[in-house]
Amino acid sequence: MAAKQYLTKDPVWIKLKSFYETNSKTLNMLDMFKTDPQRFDKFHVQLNGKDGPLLVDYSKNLINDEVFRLLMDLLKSRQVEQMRDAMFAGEKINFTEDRAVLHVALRNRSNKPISVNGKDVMPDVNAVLKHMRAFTDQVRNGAWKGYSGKPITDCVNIGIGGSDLGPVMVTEALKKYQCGPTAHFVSNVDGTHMAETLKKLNPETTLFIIASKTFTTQETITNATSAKLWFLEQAKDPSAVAKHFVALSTNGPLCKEFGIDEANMFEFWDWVGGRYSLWSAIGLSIALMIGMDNFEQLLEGAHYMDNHFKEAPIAKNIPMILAALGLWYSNFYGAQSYTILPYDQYLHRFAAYFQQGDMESNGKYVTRTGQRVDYSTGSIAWGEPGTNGQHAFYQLIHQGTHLIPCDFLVPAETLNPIQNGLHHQILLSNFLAQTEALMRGKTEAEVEAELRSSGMGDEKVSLIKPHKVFEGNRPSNSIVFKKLTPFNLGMLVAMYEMKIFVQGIVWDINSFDQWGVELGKVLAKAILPELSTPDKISTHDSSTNGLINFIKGVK
Ligand SMILES: O=P(O)(O)OC[C@H]1O[C@H](O)[C@H](O)[C@@H](O)[C@@H]1O
Repeated sequence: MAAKQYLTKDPVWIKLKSFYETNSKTLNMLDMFKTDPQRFDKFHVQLNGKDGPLLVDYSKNLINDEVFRLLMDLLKSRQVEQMRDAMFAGEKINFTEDRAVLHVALRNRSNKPISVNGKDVMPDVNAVLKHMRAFTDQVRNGAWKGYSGKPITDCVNIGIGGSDLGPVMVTEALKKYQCGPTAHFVSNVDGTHMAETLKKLNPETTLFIIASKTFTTQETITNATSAKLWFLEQAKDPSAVAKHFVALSTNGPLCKEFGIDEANMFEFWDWVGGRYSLWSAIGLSIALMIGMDNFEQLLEGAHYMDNHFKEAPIAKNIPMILAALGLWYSNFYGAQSYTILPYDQYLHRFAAYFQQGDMESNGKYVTRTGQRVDYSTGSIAWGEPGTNGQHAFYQLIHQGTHLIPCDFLVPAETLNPIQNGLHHQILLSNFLAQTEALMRGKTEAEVEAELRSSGMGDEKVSLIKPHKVFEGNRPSNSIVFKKLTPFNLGMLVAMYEMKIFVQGIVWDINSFDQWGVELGKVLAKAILPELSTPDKISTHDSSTNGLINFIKGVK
């Protein structure tokens, strides 16, 4: 691959900057819709997946033909396509950990060989899927029995970060497809999380899934140990553990050391990043709850998006376009965050999931060659389902001082058409109204006419008017899919994963390591013994000492 210029020295970047400086104040979406009847046709992409169409409408953005062309040129100039191909080919693009980045292999339903270090990984991937199928089928059909001979009714996934967020998000999103045990999740080392979860469970019918890529994560090992103690308190016999504890990990020896039967270990590999691992054995709780056929549908949907990402030309490529729009706002307009707003209650953990997906991937200030960037990276991702968000934080999006681009995620059909679908019609009308309101705003003249028609006098009108004006011209993407199915969810998750990948390449950072979470872990280990000594602590700064001594004093 040819060496790249530093991002802000790239001629396309410079052109975008100058375009922004000259034209950004006059780029008005409403005007552009008026003057260009083709705008929607031009600025949307539709895919036709197995479970119905996906429409990505990006016409309500602060772009015209020229910006769009320049943004696409930027992706070309930053060699996004070459890096994408390198990832799919199993090259070790995660160079700080000397690892390939191959979550795409986990959902490579074509089964075409993908090699790491000259070895095709697909046979191993397929063997674990087969193991997951055999195990989840047995648990779901009751053939797998607990120590007292009863079938499993509940499973508890004990993991954190990438070993928790994906399964939580997906089991919530696909609750409607449940045909196996109910999935529970314990992630926080706060004993409350474990205690409150165990309260609801019967050890005879509960399966614990210890999910940890490294099997060294303090929170997970502590929680797993507590679960085992709770279980043994009632089961008494240590040989019963094999029927109630399984592990998902890349670290066989440590699983064994913990006492997990080798037959109950589900393997994955170092080329699966934690935050991209829901497609691996880490998805076992998903497969247990919705069945392996549905889990494989999730993989199919992601594979469908992977193929689109690999094959569609840049200007018709959904992850590329979404990434480019995000860069436009983040690097030129100075937007620090964006929202993910699912108009689907089942997707209520979707934004939380992509907080790790995006911020742990792209929250880096050093380029791949070790320079400190002089541009912003890593957008802050946040959001809540609509319409709840409307009654909470949309005020700031509409009338606040920050530019916050919004992604609306919407199923055209609901899985719960109560009152003859009335709820969904109301939900849809709210989504449509929000994107329109963000763009259109409300002019002074409109506000004035409204106030006057209510009989308000001059003085009151001038007092109230500025507060009711909306500047408008605020951007959004509308991502509409037929309905929430395992396939469509897989497609949407892969879409964001690839968007994040593209942004990382343009920013020239390594989106696949996470050194930034290490320091806190190390310091916590040093502090832990200090909390149990009777001595006054004086080894830190006065704030940290003061806090430790206060906590010890009040206990
Ligand atoms: O799966 P584990 O090895 O237990 O790791 C769990 C999580 O811990 C770390 O702190 C990382 O920041 C995450 O990327 C990871 O997903």
